[in-house]
Amino acid sequence: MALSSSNHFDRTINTTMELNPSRKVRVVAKIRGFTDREAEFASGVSWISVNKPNGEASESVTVSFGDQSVSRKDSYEVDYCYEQNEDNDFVFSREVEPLVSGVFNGCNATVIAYGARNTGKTSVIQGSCEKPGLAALAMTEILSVAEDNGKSVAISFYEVHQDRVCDLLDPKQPAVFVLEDAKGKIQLKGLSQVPVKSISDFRKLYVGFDSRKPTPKIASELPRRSHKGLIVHVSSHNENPNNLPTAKMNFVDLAGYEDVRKKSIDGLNVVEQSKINQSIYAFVNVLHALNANESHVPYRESKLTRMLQDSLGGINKVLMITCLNPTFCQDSISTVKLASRSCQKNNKAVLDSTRKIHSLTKTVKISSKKSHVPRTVSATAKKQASSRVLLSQKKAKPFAVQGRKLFDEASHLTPSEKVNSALENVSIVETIKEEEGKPVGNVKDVTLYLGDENTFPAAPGALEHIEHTFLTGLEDTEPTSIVERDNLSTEPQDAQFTSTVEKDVCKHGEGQREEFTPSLRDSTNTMSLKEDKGTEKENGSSLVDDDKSPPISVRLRELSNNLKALCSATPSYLKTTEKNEVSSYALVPIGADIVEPKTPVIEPSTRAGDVWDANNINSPWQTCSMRSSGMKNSLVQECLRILNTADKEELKKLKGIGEKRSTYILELREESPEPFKNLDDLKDIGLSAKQIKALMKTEVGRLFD
Ligand SMILES: Nc1ncnc2c1ncn2[C@@H]1O[C@H](COP(=O)(O)OP(=O)(O)OP(=O)(O)O)[C@@H](O)[C@H]1O
Repeated sequence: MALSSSNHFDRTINTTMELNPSRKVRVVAKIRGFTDREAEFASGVSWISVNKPNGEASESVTVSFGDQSVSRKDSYEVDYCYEQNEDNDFVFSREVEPLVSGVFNGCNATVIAYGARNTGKTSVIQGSCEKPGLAALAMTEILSVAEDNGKSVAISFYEVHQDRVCDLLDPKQPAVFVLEDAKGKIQLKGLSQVPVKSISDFRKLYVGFDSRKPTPKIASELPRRSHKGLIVHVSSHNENPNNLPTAKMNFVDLAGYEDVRKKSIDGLNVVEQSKINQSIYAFVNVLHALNANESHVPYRESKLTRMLQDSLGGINKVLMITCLNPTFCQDSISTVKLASRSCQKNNKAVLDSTRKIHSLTKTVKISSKKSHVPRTVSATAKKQASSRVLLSQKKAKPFAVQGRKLFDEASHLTPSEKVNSALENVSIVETIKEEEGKPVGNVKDVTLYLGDENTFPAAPGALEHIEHTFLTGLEDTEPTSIVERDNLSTEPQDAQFTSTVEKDVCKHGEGQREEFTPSLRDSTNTMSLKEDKGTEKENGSSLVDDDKSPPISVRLRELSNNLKALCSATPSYLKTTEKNEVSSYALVPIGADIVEPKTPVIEPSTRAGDVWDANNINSPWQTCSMRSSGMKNSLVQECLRILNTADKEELKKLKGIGEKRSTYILELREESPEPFKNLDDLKDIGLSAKQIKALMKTEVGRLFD
């Protein structure tokens, strides 16, 4: 297997990172094999299916969970997915071998196994003597190439437990300190480096590390749950300047993600699990920021990312392997959702490749600045976030908070959540028509900006939803008048809704006038509902059928009402006054383990054709009641989903469902893929209304366990 020839270094592989050099992190999934017990239980059928549009050459694949007819929403895109029959050797040859070449060319590499508990992370990275993991396979290769090229190899092996680092190669396991030297280089003070000359040396030190310990008899002696990291240092024997630069390769076996709402299988307390989850979020945030080429990468938010900082950015390559259970595991969905976020293509918003708004007008921008809030809002970035002005002059506070935000990305957000999330980036620019420096009549353009892909991460689909809401507000505007557009440039891309309103310009923005940056406007791709005939002529097409539309002022009023209603639907804890805007970002710090949020779904009964009347929501209790019904609905949907997809053991965790009922549910599911569409359907399995209520109450109660 060892490749010591120069061909090895020249080798190219058709990975996403090579196809798209701006991508620093490749995100793949790996479905582990069945254990004997699982094989028996699941009759050898995995609950995960993978759609590879182009077979092994696919640039991206879709991983779907559960019965397709039931859970189409649980499908996520990753760069590739290795299936049960594809072992570590195969993953190594496709993914890791090219990284080994890079290490000998001075490019650090990091391979991370990440996933829910019990998903095979350790088997993938560490493996066993019989089935070597990726680290051992890479080591064989590294040793061979190092020998041919006069390099020496050493390893460090550490553990990060509750943000404390200790050296696993030193029997005393002293604490390791993560320090930054004067040049900004990370130093791991106290971490030993042990030379390795052969693979058997390596095995003794690393493979089977856990199995060398005596089997614990009580839970408190179980191996503690921690992140484990291996660093393979490759360096020159001598100072020969002709030697290629040397580098290091990291292998990280992250501790398993587990929803803190569940009772941990090994009695790990909530605080401990929360800390593990936080460090996982921090890790994924870093990878996401790297892939999105964000200017700020939040390395400092966890000890592990800080340790790996010099291997993650720049020219270095990262492979994240999301390990998955072949049997039902809700946590796997959560983790793949997060992983998928890091490989989403930029600029998904519908944007125009053919049109630009050519404004000959001078503009007034009411908000003092329009800044782009990074997807991942770090403490520093938060302070830089500028204010935005909403039509109602109220602020909708962002969901852009660490930890929580990771999950906000996911497509599980309800439309109202998406809108709330999107509103964080809505700002208004009013454009006054001018001729020779004087306003023309009282006509002005009001432009609602939705942030670009980079500033608008929390809710894919929110753009479309706001668009829909706007269209609903502008009742007579044909939806077909919205033109789908492609990207125009690499500049920050915004989506823009423009309308013209007859209004007294003097009421707005006096004393706050600022020139709108022409370059921003020029680079802005737009989605316009525009009634500016001059501009339309310029653009060569009309987007709105004027004859059919009611007066624009009426439409804008409706639109304004829609926005007000949406603002008032923003959770109150995310609302704040203008004064404390900065601190509001810190309401949910990275340190808070926020479980997958189920933000309220607004029940259809509270909507009127998707247009909410803000005036009807006039007391906190009404708002609360509206949200509670949304939460209730979310919970019901979640329970129904469990009933439609969970395996027998999971079903039996529901109150009132025992052996017989769970067997019957499985039988029903064989007949129809989704037998439970509403709570009344539970009567089919013999549950009375009272029992159904008790079941739901128990589930609510569990949220507070
Ligand atoms: N390819 C495979 N085929 C069959 N069983 C496997 C495979 N990979 C792992 N397993 C089994 O799955 C179980 C979990 O594996 P492993 O310990 O590697 O998971 P993990 O994700 O590291 O767990 P944890 O979250 O506890 O750290 C083990 O019983 C292991 O033997």
